[in-house]
Amino acid sequence: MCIGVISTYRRRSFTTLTAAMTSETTATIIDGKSVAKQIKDEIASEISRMKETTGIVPGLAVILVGDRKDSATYVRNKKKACEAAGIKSYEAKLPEDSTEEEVLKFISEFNDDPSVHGILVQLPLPRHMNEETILNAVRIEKDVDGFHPLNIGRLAMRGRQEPLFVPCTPKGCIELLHRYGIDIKGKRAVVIGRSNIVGMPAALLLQREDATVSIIHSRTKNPEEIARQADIIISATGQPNMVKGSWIKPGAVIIDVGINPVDDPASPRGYQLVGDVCYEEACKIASAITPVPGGVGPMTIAMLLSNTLISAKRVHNFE
Ligand SMILES: Nc1nc(=O)c2c([nH]1)NC[C@@H]1CN(c3ccc(C(=O)N[C@@H](CCC(=O)O)C(=O)O)cc3)C=[N+]21
Repeated sequence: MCIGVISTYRRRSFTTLTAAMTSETTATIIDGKSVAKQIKDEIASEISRMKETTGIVPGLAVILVGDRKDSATYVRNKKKACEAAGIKSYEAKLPEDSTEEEVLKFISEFNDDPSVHGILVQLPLPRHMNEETILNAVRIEKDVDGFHPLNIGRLAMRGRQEPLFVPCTPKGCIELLHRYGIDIKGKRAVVIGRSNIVGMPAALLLQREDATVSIIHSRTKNPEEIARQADIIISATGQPNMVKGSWIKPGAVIIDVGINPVDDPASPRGYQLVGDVCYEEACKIASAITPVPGGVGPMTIAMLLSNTLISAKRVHNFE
């Protein structure tokens, strides 16, 4: 049974679950980890080809402010992935009580450094800093996170200049759908969550892929009813097990972006990672679903490497 199940949903989802169980459907597990590995291998071989013919080494700079444990873990994982792919990583670590000016100084140095092709400012920043000011300072040609307002604005407009980079997590979601041969065109897609870094850009990307898109957020009335119309759900709320089986149309495809730690004294780390979607219920109703961990998370890192390679190729006109 899912953690945090609200009692009014419990009865209904149980009915759905029982019905689905008797028909013995089991969703395809969308293996983000192995797709990410495949993509990382493709990137590594392209980078080695680029190195051989041009001597150019792609570079990614990461700026980490403060000492959040989760941020330190992500940054370490990114660094490892870069090394494995042949990307040189640069790192600036600043204390929690740094000033905005100090962060901006590092950004400016990386902006001017020709061996750095991508700059990532690890989020969230400490509360006393203005995220907008800092993200706006990254040169758009090095904005491998795709968080600069100009890149996001270009994503929202069609028939104009294309964004230089697409945000990694939403890009990874679409890539998973493509690699599993899941049609998006003309489909009804529902995005749960409207964050600047995942929900909004995911909705824009789905729309660019010719889906009909709705966004559910914290003020949506009857979210369940809207979610149930979806052929494709992308959930990015950060609420563990919020999406119950009763929210899912039989046969829908579920991309679960949530990576939520839930206390679990029995596991070695003291917590367990769960998605936004109640997995045990969903996998009996959906036709395909991403697990957590091992779904969207590894794809985010693969897309970061991909964006860094795109940037290096663009600077040096390498095809
Ligand atoms: N500027 C910026 N860009 C980001 O892309 C960014 C960020 N800030 N801040 C934090 C979030 C979070 N994030 C993750 C990436 C990979 C996994 C990942 O690979 N997770 C593994 C699980 C790892 C584990 O077991 O702990 C998985 O889902 O399988 C998770 C989280 C990137 N973020």
